[in-house]
Amino acid sequence: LYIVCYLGLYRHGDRSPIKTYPTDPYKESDWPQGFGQLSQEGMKQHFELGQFLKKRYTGFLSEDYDRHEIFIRSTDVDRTLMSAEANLAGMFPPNGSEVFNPDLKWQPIPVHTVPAAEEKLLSFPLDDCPRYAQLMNETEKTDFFLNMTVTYKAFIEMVKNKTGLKKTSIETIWSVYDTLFCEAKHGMRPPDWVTSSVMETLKVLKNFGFQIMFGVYKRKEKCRLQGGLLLDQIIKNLSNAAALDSKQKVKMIVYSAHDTTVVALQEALNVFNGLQPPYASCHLFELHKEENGTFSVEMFYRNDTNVSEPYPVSLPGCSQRCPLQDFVNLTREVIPQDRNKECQI
Ligand SMILES: CCCNC(=O)[C@H](O)[C@@H](O)C(=O)O
Repeated sequence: LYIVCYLGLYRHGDRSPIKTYPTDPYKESDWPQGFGQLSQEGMKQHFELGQFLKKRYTGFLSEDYDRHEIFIRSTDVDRTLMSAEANLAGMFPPNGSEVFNPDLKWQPIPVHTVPAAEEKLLSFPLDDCPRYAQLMNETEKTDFFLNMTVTYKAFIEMVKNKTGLKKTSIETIWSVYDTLFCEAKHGMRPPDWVTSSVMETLKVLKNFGFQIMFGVYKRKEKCRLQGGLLLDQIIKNLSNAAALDSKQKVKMIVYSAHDTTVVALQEALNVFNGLQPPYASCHLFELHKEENGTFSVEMFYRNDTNVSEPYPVSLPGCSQRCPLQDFVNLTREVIPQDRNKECQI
């Protein structure tokens, strides 16, 4: 009974806003590194997550960094590349013969990536799929969506006037909430119109944006065209590790990405809780070998560092410790067989 391999997908750490809104009193120059950059808070969050992962897998992962044991891939975005680097600094401080500079408790560890234009594994939603675009148009005609826009029509109009945004949609509301959230987190006083109830309502609309992205309407088909690609690769990694068993070298695969990546994957697994994944939140897969020689998959979601253990997550229709074959069978419906064909309209 031991863990054959684990796979973790995490969101980057705390960052500066991606952009501001026209009337925002704060500008890009108010941020030390400009827009979209990992903050020192974000670096600390990932350093801590790295320490957590190292401790969790002590006894399965070697104490010292071993390039055969762990593989890290990040999207080609500063904040995710830097998050992975801070994470690895927490996981593998050099000891003994690994120290290359006695004044530095750090060693370089490769973070792999692909150019953003070629990224098909870790960036969602992918914008290369006409059928997905059609599904999103159809989503905007559902009662669920129409009710939300009617319920919040006056609120969205107010936000439009206060922010000076030309057009406001659920999408643009997302970025207003995000900007205000980042500014508040970094001690920047919000304009008077931004009361705590306005922030709460913006948060509801932001989470609504995540819910409809890969769910609410035709979830399975949306997931086949989006997060199913990542889930397919993860299942291939786990099945491959099971086939190799003790000859398996790679013990840990880490993906450093975004909130939408975590949501795309969790919707494909049908375990999304409807809330934006927090900074440095992490979805874990653990492949176990049972006494009887069979393999099973456990999942966990670490979205709250005030709780010492990550939450166990169960694939609907399976036990928390899910036999690998059942895991494969239950997720088959969201794995695309021929995505190019399925994207055509
Ligand atoms: C267009 C802006 C897209 N947003 C991002 O890339 C962010 O990293 C977002 O995904 C996040 O996790 O904060």
